[in-house]
Amino acid sequence: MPRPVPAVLSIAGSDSGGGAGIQADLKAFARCGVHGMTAITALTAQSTVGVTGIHPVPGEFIIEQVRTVAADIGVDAVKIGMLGTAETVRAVREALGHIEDGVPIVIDPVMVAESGAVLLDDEARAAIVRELLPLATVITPNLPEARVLAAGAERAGATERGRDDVEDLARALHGLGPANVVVTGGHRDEVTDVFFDGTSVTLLAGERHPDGAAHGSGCTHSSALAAHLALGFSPQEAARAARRLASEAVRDGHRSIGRGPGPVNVLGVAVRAVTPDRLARQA
Ligand SMILES: Nc1ncnc2c1ncn2[C@@H]1O[C@H](COP(=O)(O)OP(=O)(O)OP(=O)(O)O)[C@@H](O)[C@H]1O
Ligand SMILES: Cc1ncc(CO)c(N)n1
Repeated sequence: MPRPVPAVLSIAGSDSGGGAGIQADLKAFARCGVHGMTAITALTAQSTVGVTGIHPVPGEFIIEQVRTVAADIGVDAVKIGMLGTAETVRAVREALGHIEDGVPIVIDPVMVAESGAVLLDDEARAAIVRELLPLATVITPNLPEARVLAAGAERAGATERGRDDVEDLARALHGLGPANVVVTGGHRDEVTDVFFDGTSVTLLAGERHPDGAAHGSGCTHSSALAAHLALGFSPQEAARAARRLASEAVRDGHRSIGRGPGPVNVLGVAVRAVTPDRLARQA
Protein backbone atom coordinates (compact mmCIF):
# COMPACT_ATOMS: atom_id res chain seq x y z
CA MET A 1 0.00 0.00 0.00
CA PRO A 2 1.40 3.48 -0.78
CA ARG A 3 2.35 5.53 2.25
CA PRO A 4 -0.16 8.34 3.08
CA VAL A 5 2.78 10.77 3.36
CA PRO A 6 6.35 10.26 2.15
CA ALA A 7 8.79 8.87 4.72
CA VAL A 8 12.23 10.51 4.82
CA LEU A 9 15.23 9.14 6.69
CA SER A 10 17.94 11.30 8.22
CA ILE A 11 21.25 9.53 8.86
CA ALA A 12 23.04 12.13 10.97
CA GLY A 13 24.37 13.21 14.35
CA SER A 14 22.43 14.42 17.38
CA ASP A 15 22.89 18.02 18.57
CA SER A 16 22.00 18.10 22.26
CA GLY A 17 21.42 21.86 21.93
CA GLY A 18 18.50 21.15 19.60
CA GLY A 19 19.62 23.54 16.86
CA ALA A 20 21.32 21.38 14.22
CA GLY A 21 21.73 17.70 13.35
CA ILE A 22 18.91 15.20 13.80
CA GLN A 23 16.91 17.68 15.85
CA ALA A 24 16.90 20.24 13.01
CA ASP A 25 16.18 17.52 10.47
CA LEU A 26 13.02 16.30 12.20
CA LYS A 27 11.71 19.87 12.48
CA ALA A 28 12.38 20.47 8.78
CA PHE A 29 10.61 17.21 7.86
CA ALA A 30 7.60 18.21 9.96
CA ARG A 31 7.55 21.65 8.31
CA CYS A 32 7.53 19.98 4.87
CA GLY A 33 4.70 17.61 5.80
CA VAL A 34 6.65 14.35 5.49
CA HIS A 35 7.16 11.59 8.05
CA GLY A 36 10.68 11.87 9.50
CA MET A 37 12.83 8.91 10.61
CA THR A 38 16.33 8.84 12.05
CA ALA A 39 19.45 6.71 12.13
CA ILE A 40 21.81 8.45 14.56
CA THR A 41 25.51 8.28 13.66
CA ALA A 42 26.93 10.07 16.70
CA LEU A 43 25.81 11.85 19.83
CA THR A 44 27.33 15.29 20.31
CA ALA A 45 27.34 17.16 23.60
CA GLN A 46 26.77 20.51 21.94
CA SER A 47 25.44 23.97 22.61
CA THR A 48 25.36 27.19 20.60
CA VAL A 49 28.89 27.86 21.87
CA GLY A 50 30.65 24.63 20.97
CA VAL A 51 30.93 20.86 21.08
CA THR A 52 32.36 19.38 24.30
CA GLY A 53 32.16 15.72 23.33
CA ILE A 54 31.37 13.31 20.50
CA HIS A 55 30.19 9.75 21.12
CA PRO A 56 30.10 7.76 17.85
CA VAL A 57 27.42 5.11 17.48
CA PRO A 58 28.88 1.66 16.58
CA GLY A 59 28.63 0.95 12.83
CA GLU A 60 26.56 -2.18 13.33
CA PHE A 61 23.93 -0.20 15.22
CA ILE A 62 23.75 2.49 12.53
CA ILE A 63 23.04 -0.29 10.04
CA GLU A 64 20.42 -1.79 12.35
CA GLN A 65 18.56 1.52 12.64
CA VAL A 66 18.37 1.85 8.86
CA ARG A 67 17.49 -1.81 8.27
CA THR A 68 14.69 -1.72 10.83
CA VAL A 69 12.85 1.34 9.49
CA ALA A 70 13.43 0.38 5.85
CA ALA A 71 11.93 -3.08 6.39
CA ASP A 72 8.75 -1.83 8.05
CA ILE A 73 8.04 1.75 6.99
CA GLY A 74 10.06 2.14 3.80
CA VAL A 75 12.13 5.12 2.71
CA ASP A 76 11.22 7.71 0.03
CA ALA A 77 14.36 9.85 0.41
CA VAL A 78 17.51 9.88 2.52
CA LYS A 79 19.44 12.79 3.97
CA ILE A 80 22.98 12.13 5.23
CA GLY A 81 24.57 14.62 7.64
CA MET A 82 27.36 14.36 10.23
CA LEU A 83 29.45 11.20 9.83
CA GLY A 84 32.55 11.93 11.92
CA THR A 85 34.76 8.93 11.23
CA ALA A 86 35.71 6.68 8.30
CA GLU A 87 34.22 3.70 10.14
CA THR A 88 30.87 5.49 10.24
CA VAL A 89 31.13 6.31 6.53
CA ARG A 90 31.67 2.62 5.76
CA ALA A 91 28.71 1.63 7.94
CA VAL A 92 26.45 4.16 6.23
CA ARG A 93 27.57 2.87 2.83
CA GLU A 94 26.55 -0.63 3.92
CA ALA A 95 23.30 0.61 5.49
CA LEU A 96 22.26 2.15 2.16
CA GLY A 97 22.17 -1.41 0.81
CA HIS A 98 18.95 -1.87 2.82
CA ILE A 99 17.23 0.94 0.92
CA GLU A 100 15.63 0.40 -2.47
CA ASP A 101 17.63 1.39 -5.56
CA GLY A 102 16.63 4.74 -7.01
CA VAL A 103 15.59 6.36 -3.70
CA PRO A 104 17.01 9.92 -3.77
CA ILE A 105 20.00 10.55 -1.49
CA VAL A 106 20.99 14.04 -0.29
CA ILE A 107 24.43 14.35 1.26
CA ASP A 108 25.38 17.35 3.40
CA PRO A 109 29.13 16.84 3.89
CA VAL A 110 29.17 18.30 7.40
CA MET A 111 32.70 19.24 8.51
CA VAL A 112 32.50 22.09 11.00
CA ALA A 113 29.69 23.37 13.26
CA GLU A 114 28.56 27.02 13.14
CA SER A 115 30.42 27.38 16.46
CA GLY A 116 33.68 26.25 14.77
CA ALA A 117 33.84 22.71 16.22
CA VAL A 118 35.31 20.06 13.89
CA LEU A 119 32.81 17.27 13.15
CA LEU A 120 34.71 15.17 10.58
CA ASP A 121 38.23 13.72 10.64
CA ASP A 122 40.57 13.66 7.59
CA GLU A 123 40.25 9.94 6.92
CA ALA A 124 36.46 10.27 6.98
CA ARG A 125 36.59 13.09 4.45
CA ALA A 126 38.45 10.89 1.96
CA ALA A 127 36.03 8.03 2.64
CA ILE A 128 33.00 10.26 1.93
CA VAL A 129 34.49 11.29 -1.41
CA ARG A 130 35.28 7.70 -2.35
CA GLU A 131 32.28 5.81 -0.96
CA LEU A 132 29.32 8.16 -0.75
CA LEU A 133 29.48 11.15 -3.12
CA PRO A 134 29.07 8.94 -6.24
CA LEU A 135 25.75 7.67 -4.80
CA ALA A 136 24.28 11.12 -4.19
CA THR A 137 21.32 12.64 -6.00
CA VAL A 138 22.31 16.02 -4.57
CA ILE A 139 25.23 17.15 -2.39
CA THR A 140 24.92 20.37 -0.40
CA PRO A 141 28.34 21.60 0.80
CA ASN A 142 28.72 25.16 2.07
CA LEU A 143 31.56 27.19 0.59
CA PRO A 144 34.36 26.04 2.95
CA GLU A 145 33.24 22.39 2.60
CA ALA A 146 33.12 22.76 -1.20
CA ARG A 147 36.68 24.13 -1.21
CA VAL A 148 37.98 21.20 0.86
CA LEU A 149 36.22 18.58 -1.29
CA ALA A 150 37.29 20.24 -4.54
CA ALA A 151 40.91 20.32 -3.39
CA GLY A 152 40.67 16.54 -3.24
CA ALA A 153 39.05 16.50 -6.68
CA GLU A 154 41.94 18.43 -8.15
CA ARG A 155 44.44 16.06 -6.65
CA ALA A 156 42.46 13.22 -8.22
CA GLY A 157 42.65 15.00 -11.60
CA ALA A 158 38.89 15.66 -11.71
CA THR A 159 39.37 19.31 -12.55
CA GLU A 160 42.00 21.73 -13.72
CA ARG A 161 39.88 24.76 -12.91
CA GLY A 162 40.40 27.51 -10.38
CA ARG A 163 39.07 26.96 -6.91
CA ASP A 164 37.76 30.38 -5.95
CA ASP A 165 34.91 30.69 -8.39
CA VAL A 166 31.83 29.06 -6.87
CA GLU A 167 30.49 27.87 -10.22
CA ASP A 168 33.80 26.21 -10.98
CA LEU A 169 33.73 24.61 -7.55
CA ALA A 170 30.27 23.18 -8.26
CA ARG A 171 31.54 21.76 -11.58
CA ALA A 172 34.59 20.25 -9.91
CA LEU A 173 32.43 18.59 -7.26
CA HIS A 174 30.12 17.19 -9.92
CA GLY A 175 33.21 15.42 -11.25
CA LEU A 176 33.29 13.43 -7.99
CA GLY A 177 30.11 11.62 -8.99
CA PRO A 178 26.95 13.19 -7.51
CA ALA A 179 24.11 13.82 -9.98
CA ASN A 180 23.58 17.41 -8.74
CA VAL A 181 25.53 19.88 -6.62
CA VAL A 182 24.30 22.80 -4.52
CA VAL A 183 26.99 25.02 -3.01
CA THR A 184 25.06 26.84 -0.28
CA GLY A 185 25.53 30.55 0.14
CA GLY A 186 25.44 31.12 3.90
CA HIS A 187 29.15 31.93 3.97
CA ARG A 188 29.06 34.52 1.20
CA ASP A 189 27.80 38.10 1.17
CA GLU A 190 25.04 37.63 -1.39
CA VAL A 191 23.73 34.30 0.05
CA THR A 192 23.05 32.84 -3.40
CA ASP A 193 23.01 29.05 -3.64
CA VAL A 194 24.70 27.68 -6.78
CA PHE A 195 22.99 24.65 -8.34
CA PHE A 196 24.71 22.52 -11.00
CA ASP A 197 23.11 19.48 -12.65
CA GLY A 198 26.04 18.48 -14.84
CA THR A 199 24.82 20.62 -17.74
CA SER A 200 23.90 24.06 -16.54
CA VAL A 201 24.39 26.27 -13.51
CA THR A 202 21.36 27.93 -11.88
CA LEU A 203 21.74 30.66 -9.29
CA LEU A 204 19.19 30.38 -6.48
CA ALA A 205 19.04 33.88 -5.12
CA GLY A 206 16.98 35.16 -2.24
CA GLU A 207 16.89 37.52 0.69
CA ARG A 208 19.83 37.64 3.08
CA HIS A 209 19.04 37.89 6.79
CA PRO A 210 22.27 39.14 8.35
CA ASP A 211 20.68 39.50 11.81
CA GLY A 212 19.09 36.05 11.81
CA ALA A 213 20.18 32.93 13.69
CA ALA A 214 21.93 30.36 11.49
CA HIS A 215 22.94 27.41 13.73
CA GLY A 216 21.36 24.49 11.87
CA SER A 217 20.75 26.29 8.57
CA GLY A 218 22.66 23.66 6.56
CA CYS A 219 20.88 20.73 8.24
CA THR A 220 17.51 22.41 7.70
CA HIS A 221 18.37 23.05 4.06
CA SER A 222 19.48 19.49 3.21
CA SER A 223 16.51 17.95 5.05
CA ALA A 224 14.01 20.23 3.31
CA LEU A 225 15.68 19.32 0.01
CA ALA A 226 15.35 15.58 0.70
CA ALA A 227 11.72 16.06 1.76
CA HIS A 228 10.90 17.87 -1.49
CA LEU A 229 12.53 15.10 -3.54
CA ALA A 230 10.35 12.60 -1.65
CA LEU A 231 7.33 14.77 -2.47
CA GLY A 232 8.14 14.45 -6.19
CA PHE A 233 9.86 17.75 -6.97
CA SER A 234 12.83 17.82 -9.35
CA PRO A 235 16.29 18.37 -7.80
CA GLN A 236 16.32 21.98 -8.96
CA GLU A 237 12.81 22.71 -7.65
CA ALA A 238 13.68 20.98 -4.38
CA ALA A 239 16.87 23.05 -4.04
CA ARG A 240 14.89 26.25 -4.62
CA ALA A 241 12.28 25.29 -2.00
CA ALA A 242 15.01 24.28 0.46
CA ARG A 243 16.81 27.58 0.02
CA ARG A 244 13.60 29.50 0.75
CA LEU A 245 12.75 27.42 3.85
CA ALA A 246 16.32 27.64 5.21
CA SER A 247 16.41 31.37 4.64
CA GLU A 248 13.10 31.84 6.47
CA ALA A 249 14.35 29.59 9.27
CA VAL A 250 17.41 31.88 9.65
CA ARG A 251 15.16 34.95 9.59
CA ASP A 252 12.85 33.51 12.28
CA GLY A 253 15.76 31.99 14.26
CA HIS A 254 16.16 32.45 18.00
CA ARG A 255 19.05 34.88 18.39
CA SER A 256 18.83 34.94 22.18
CA ILE A 257 18.83 31.17 22.78
CA GLY A 258 22.33 30.38 24.06
CA ARG A 259 25.37 32.63 24.11
CA GLY A 260 26.66 31.61 20.64
CA PRO A 261 25.02 31.69 17.17
CA GLY A 262 21.36 30.95 17.93
CA PRO A 263 19.37 28.08 16.40
CA VAL A 264 17.26 28.43 13.26
CA ASN A 265 13.51 28.16 13.63
CA VAL A 266 12.01 26.38 10.64
CA LEU A 267 8.54 26.27 12.18
CA GLY A 268 8.45 30.08 12.20
CA VAL A 269 5.36 31.88 13.38
CA ALA A 270 3.23 28.84 12.58
CA VAL A 271 3.94 27.49 16.06
CA ARG A 272 3.41 29.71 19.11
CA ALA A 273 3.67 28.26 22.57
CA VAL A 274 0.40 28.11 24.52
CA THR A 275 1.27 29.89 27.76
CA PRO A 276 -1.11 30.21 30.71
CA ASP A 277 -1.43 33.94 29.88
CA ARG A 278 -2.35 33.35 26.25
CA LEU A 279 -4.81 30.61 27.22
CA ALA A 280 -6.50 32.91 29.74
CA ARG A 281 -6.82 35.67 27.12
CA GLN A 282 -8.53 33.24 24.71
CA ALA A 283 -11.04 32.04 27.33
N1 LIG B 1 21.90 34.89 6.62
C1 LIG B 1 21.18 34.16 5.77
N2 LIG B 1 20.12 34.71 5.11
C2 LIG B 1 19.40 33.99 4.23
N3 LIG B 1 19.66 32.69 3.94
C3 LIG B 1 20.68 32.09 4.54
C4 LIG B 1 21.51 32.79 5.51
N4 LIG B 1 22.47 31.94 5.96
C5 LIG B 1 22.25 30.75 5.32
N5 LIG B 1 21.19 30.85 4.47
C6 LIG B 1 20.66 29.78 3.63
O1 LIG B 1 20.63 28.60 4.42
C7 LIG B 1 20.97 27.45 3.64
C8 LIG B 1 22.16 26.74 4.30
O2 LIG B 1 23.32 27.46 3.97
P1 LIG B 1 24.66 27.56 4.82
O3 LIG B 1 25.70 27.92 3.81
O4 LIG B 1 24.44 28.45 5.98
O5 LIG B 1 24.86 26.06 5.32
P2 LIG B 1 25.89 25.51 6.39
O6 LIG B 1 27.04 26.44 6.53
O7 LIG B 1 26.15 24.11 5.98
O8 LIG B 1 25.04 25.54 7.71
P3 LIG B 1 25.42 25.07 9.19
O9 LIG B 1 25.56 26.34 9.97
O10 LIG B 1 24.24 24.28 9.63
O11 LIG B 1 26.69 24.26 9.10
C9 LIG B 1 21.27 27.97 2.22
O12 LIG B 1 20.14 27.83 1.41
C10 LIG B 1 21.60 29.44 2.46
O13 LIG B 1 21.36 30.23 1.33
C1 LIG C 1 25.20 16.96 15.02
C2 LIG C 1 25.49 18.10 14.11
N1 LIG C 1 25.33 17.94 12.78
C3 LIG C 1 25.58 18.97 11.93
C4 LIG C 1 25.99 20.20 12.41
C5 LIG C 1 26.32 21.32 11.44
O1 LIG C 1 25.70 22.47 11.70
C6 LIG C 1 26.13 20.33 13.83
N2 LIG C 1 26.52 21.52 14.39
N3 LIG C 1 25.88 19.28 14.64
